[in-house]
Amino acid sequence: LIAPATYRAASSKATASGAEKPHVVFVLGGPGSGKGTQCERIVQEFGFVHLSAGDLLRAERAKPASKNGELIDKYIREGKIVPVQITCTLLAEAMALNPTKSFLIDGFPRNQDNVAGWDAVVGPSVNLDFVLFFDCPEATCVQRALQRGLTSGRTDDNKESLTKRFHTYESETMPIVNYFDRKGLVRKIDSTRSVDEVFADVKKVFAARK
Ligand SMILES: Nc1ncnc2c1ncn2[C@@H]1O[C@H](COP(=O)(O)OP(=O)(O)OP(=O)(O)O)[C@@H](O)[C@H]1O
Ligand SMILES: O=c1ccn([C@@H]2O[C@H](COP(=O)(O)O)[C@@H](O)[C@H]2O)c(=O)[nH]1
Ligand SMILES: [Mg+2]
Repeated sequence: LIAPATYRAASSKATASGAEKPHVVFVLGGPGSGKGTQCERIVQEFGFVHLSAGDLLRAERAKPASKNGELIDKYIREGKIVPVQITCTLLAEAMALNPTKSFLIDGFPRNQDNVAGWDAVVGPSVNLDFVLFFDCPEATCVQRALQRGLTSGRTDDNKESLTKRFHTYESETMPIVNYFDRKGLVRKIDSTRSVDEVFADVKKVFAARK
């Protein structure tokens, strides 16, 4: 895995010259729960770099020369979780562009394979502050994502893909949220409310950071 090694090298260089290890916040929640919307606000207020794993995969899929484009396309339509080597490489490449910054990693890690891959290659080079978890029931998530689908052009903002995505979220991602919760790392936020109300709670969580 070249990109994670590149990121580790860039990060080690930064820390060797006195910089602290980069801070990371994982942002999890169901499809359409409002992760991307809240991340944009956090960036404006707290200066993190926002990396959406889904956005990185969609950008990779759009490259005509990508050897993983077809696989990514199939997995996204099916609401399945792409193998961690691919996602972690894209994340590490993006992180290497800003080795001293703090990152909001949106929509990752989504399953046990993601956690293991991250822990093996990137985890030791960063400080994981906490996991921001947007709690939102399926009906609200689906309604929001279907509404977004009217203009997003996303191949997975349709009823069929959303049913699969929500199933994957409940069966594979919720166990990861629970795993981090047992470590005392989860900051849970009710994201059924308005964007402003949700962000008011998000701000309290970030303000409480040391
Ligand atoms: N609190 C909210 N109330 C109403 N609509 C919202 C709220 N937060 C986000 N939305 C809208 O819901 C849709 C999904 O939001 P967003 O893209 O932020 O979700 P997401 O969690 O990143 O979804 P995905 O996992 O599918 O990328 C968007 O159209 C967004 O404008
Ligand atoms: O770590 C990840 C993140 C995303 N995926 C795939 O992309 C889609 C869309 O993700 P969003 O976070 O909703 O943008 C998701 O359903 C997965 O198919 C992934 O495999 N791994
Ligand atoms: Mg999103």
